[in-house]
Amino acid sequence: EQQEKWVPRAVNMEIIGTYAQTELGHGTFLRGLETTATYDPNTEEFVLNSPTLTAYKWWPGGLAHTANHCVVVAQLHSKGVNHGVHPFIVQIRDEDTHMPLPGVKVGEIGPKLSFSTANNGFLGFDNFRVPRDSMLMKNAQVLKDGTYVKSRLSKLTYGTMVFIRVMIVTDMAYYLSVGATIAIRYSAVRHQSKPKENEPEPQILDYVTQQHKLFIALASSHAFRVTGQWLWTTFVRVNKALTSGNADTLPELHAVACCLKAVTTRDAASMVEACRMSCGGHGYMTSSYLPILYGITTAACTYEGENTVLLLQTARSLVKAWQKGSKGKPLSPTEAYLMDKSPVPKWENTLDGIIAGFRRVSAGKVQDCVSKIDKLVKMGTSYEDAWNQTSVRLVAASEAHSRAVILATFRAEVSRAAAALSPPLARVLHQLVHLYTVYWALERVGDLLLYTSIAERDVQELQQQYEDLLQKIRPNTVGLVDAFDLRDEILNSTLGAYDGRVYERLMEEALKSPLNAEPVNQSFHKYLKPFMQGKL
Ligand SMILES: CCCCCCCCC/C=C/C(=O)SCCNC(=O)CCNC(=O)[C@H](O)C(C)(C)COP(=O)(O)OP(=O)(O)OC[C@H]1O[C@@H](n2cnc3c(N)ncnc32)[C@H](O)[C@@H]1OP(=O)(O)O
Ligand SMILES: Cc1cc2nc3c(=O)[nH]c(=O)nc-3n(C[C@H](O)[C@H](O)[C@H](O)COP(=O)(O)OP(=O)(O)OC[C@H]3O[C@@H](n4cnc5c(N)ncnc54)[C@H](O)[C@@H]3O)c2cc1C
Repeated sequence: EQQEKWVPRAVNMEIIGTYAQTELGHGTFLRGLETTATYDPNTEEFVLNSPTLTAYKWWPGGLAHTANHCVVVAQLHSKGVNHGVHPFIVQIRDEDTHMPLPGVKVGEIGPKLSFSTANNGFLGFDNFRVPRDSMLMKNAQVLKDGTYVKSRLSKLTYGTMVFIRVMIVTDMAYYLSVGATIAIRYSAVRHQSKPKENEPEPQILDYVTQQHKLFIALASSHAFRVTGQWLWTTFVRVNKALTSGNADTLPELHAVACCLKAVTTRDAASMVEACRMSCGGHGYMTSSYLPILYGITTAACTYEGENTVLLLQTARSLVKAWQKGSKGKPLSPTEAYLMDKSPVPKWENTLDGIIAGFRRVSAGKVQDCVSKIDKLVKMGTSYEDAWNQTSVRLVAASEAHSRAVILATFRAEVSRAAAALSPPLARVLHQLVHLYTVYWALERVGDLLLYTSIAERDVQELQQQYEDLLQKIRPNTVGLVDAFDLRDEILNSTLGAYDGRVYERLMEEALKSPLNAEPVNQSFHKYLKPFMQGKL
């Protein structure tokens, strides 16, 4: 009945909430969170407390001045036992006056790189009492007398984060579509330099280096949208199994959600920055929207699980899978390729050849990590230290695994959908799949040389394939970003507007600056003039 009590009020915006988990002292290590929720059986209440400064919640979006409730993640104490972190739904402000309730200290954390509208806040409790039913009891419960009833699966507490990580992959597809639309439209309007003296300045979109910077962002948007859809379908299937008490597929979902969230956010942030830089000075204008878009995508590398930590979570799963597979036990579908012990085949410069190559790289890296850890442990190093000393390689193995998943999913989904598409559209989408696959083969050619039978002439041929693809995609580039159908109000960009009037829009925005309200700014009289007269 907790859902009956809270969900309708949240849906009709009677309560405005946020997710208050991260503290000043801990964001990654959840078992180290310091906020306490101590059960008092005499009053059937939990007493929330922030025992230290580092226990203060810090970062939750909307917490500073917007939310009047929040889900607080705290260490649950009952009958003198700490049962670990659990979620509580807590009112923190009066619903009429919006004043913070007595015992609640809340406020704004200050300026950030971007996300300026997120109203991120801090929250401290001073022995703040909440009723027993504030504890969200879907998984674990505390009875009236304080008896703790444990969840059938402790990690279900972490379920919210899996859900958001799954959603973030699709978010990155959207942000890349925005960045690619702005930068490609601008590159079609911008003319610069004179490679041929007797011809007009060309569109910068005709420079192959510009195409190299931008087309991967366009292709990645489609790759992440398709992968995000696959991941969402997987999430729905796992969640359905969970509701019927079957948690067997949760570990695989957690592992694949971690590495896909990490790789797609890192790619999105670096590719949005490439979009910004490909627009020269105007890309550095806030009015282009690209700096803001960069701030949003780079934040995603940190929130909902810092990327390195998540890649190490996937690595933990890959190492366990390797150990399980080596004992002949079955592996999850996404990790089954790790046990492919067939001899390394002759390299093929095809999509299937490259995808198989990335699986070989991932399996090879996982095997190397397992060997290194085993060797260190045999020499007397603790497993934890051996893990840490191998962690750079573990992260690389996780990335290779993630890339193999994205490549295979992108190719399979486009091939499946192509049958229902017009031949010209199918051809263009296949070109994007081809570009994406060859781009990453060239980016990770070192790994392919280490773990597959790719030879120098194959690499030369891949480079030529890549350059041919840039040429083939060029005529459809503007049409491909127009197909994202992003309205000017959404793009919010002087460089990306549909009508291409970039210079007029840049000047219109500049003239809106309050500094242009008067020809001589007061700073001249207050500072410059006295300085020039030697009076400062
Ligand atoms: C729409 C878009 C909006 C986009 C708009 C969003 C705006 C920004 C909003 C941002 C909000 C936030 O950032 S909210 C705060 C986000 N914070 C985080 O994500 C915290 C990240 N930290 C963690 O998740 C944890 O501390 C973690 C790193 C996993 C370590 O936890 P533990 O130490 O307890 O666990 P470990 O010892 O590593 O592992 C123990 C076992 O638990 C499993 N395990 C760990 N986490 C699991 C999980 N989530 N689900 C299942 N299983 C899990 C592991 O696989 C292990 O399994 P075995 O191997 O079988 O033992
Ligand atoms: C824009 C934004 C919005 C946010 N919104 C929310 C929100 O709404 N609610 C909320 O609860 N939180 C929110 N957060 C907080 C976010 O979840 C945390 O910042 C994130 O989980 C990382 O934790 P941390 O900041 O403590 O970094 P740390 O974990 O301290 O990471 C710092 C460094 O330590 C490294 N590190 C940490 N642990 C390990 C390890 N085991 N192995 C190897 N390296 C390690 C990391 O890789 C990283 O390089 C938000 C953050 C941002 C930036």
